[in-house]
Amino acid sequence: MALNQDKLTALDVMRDAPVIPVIVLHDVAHAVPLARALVAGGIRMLEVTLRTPQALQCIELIAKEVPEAVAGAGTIRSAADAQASLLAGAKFGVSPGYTSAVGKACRDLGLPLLPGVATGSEIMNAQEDGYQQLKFFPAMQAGGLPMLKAWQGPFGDVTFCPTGGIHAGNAVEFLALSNVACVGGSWIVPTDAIQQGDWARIEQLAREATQLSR
Ligand SMILES: O=C(O)C(=O)C[C@H](O)[C@H](O)COP(=O)(O)O
Repeated sequence: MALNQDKLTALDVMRDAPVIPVIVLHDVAHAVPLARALVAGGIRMLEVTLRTPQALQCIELIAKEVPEAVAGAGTIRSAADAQASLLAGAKFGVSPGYTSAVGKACRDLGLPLLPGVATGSEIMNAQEDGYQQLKFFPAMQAGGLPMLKAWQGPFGDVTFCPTGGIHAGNAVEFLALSNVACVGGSWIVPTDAIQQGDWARIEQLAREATQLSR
């Protein structure tokens, strides 16, 4: 599907593929080949976490050199993170939790955001600020499938991207829920494969992830 990266919405990010890879990059040299491998495997919405000092440079490189990919920034914890991510070329953001400061900053910047939530109060805060597409983090640790099922009642208008403890073996159960549009996970971008430059393995893991039914 053709994408206008400058008019992207959080729902576009969630619907593009069943899995959003949660990427941790320690070496800028890995950014472009990793992004190319994921795109070759059919996954183009890429969450590069701001957990390493190299992350922003990696986002910048992916945005410039892999136009078929959509570089996003994960681990957005402040307005400054959102601003820096946008400047680096990120087209969307993902946060591990939610504050109104982050929500408002992303809205002002025009950066689509998937805010992280783990409780009903956090969902209500995010909804008050206009966010209906949310990341459920850490999904397994914070209640997993039963929690998402419980939220279908009071929060039937919210769509979730559960992340944290999801893998090839349990992703389908999450994707089958009516309030789940996609899942997030690091399993398709294993640390050892990145360190070894085993891009073929990552391409294969991505391809398998695109086959997950939802
Ligand atoms: O860094 C962030 O901003 C996060 O929110 C954390 C990640 O989403 C999870 O660490 C992914 O969980 P796993 O797939 O179990 O590895």
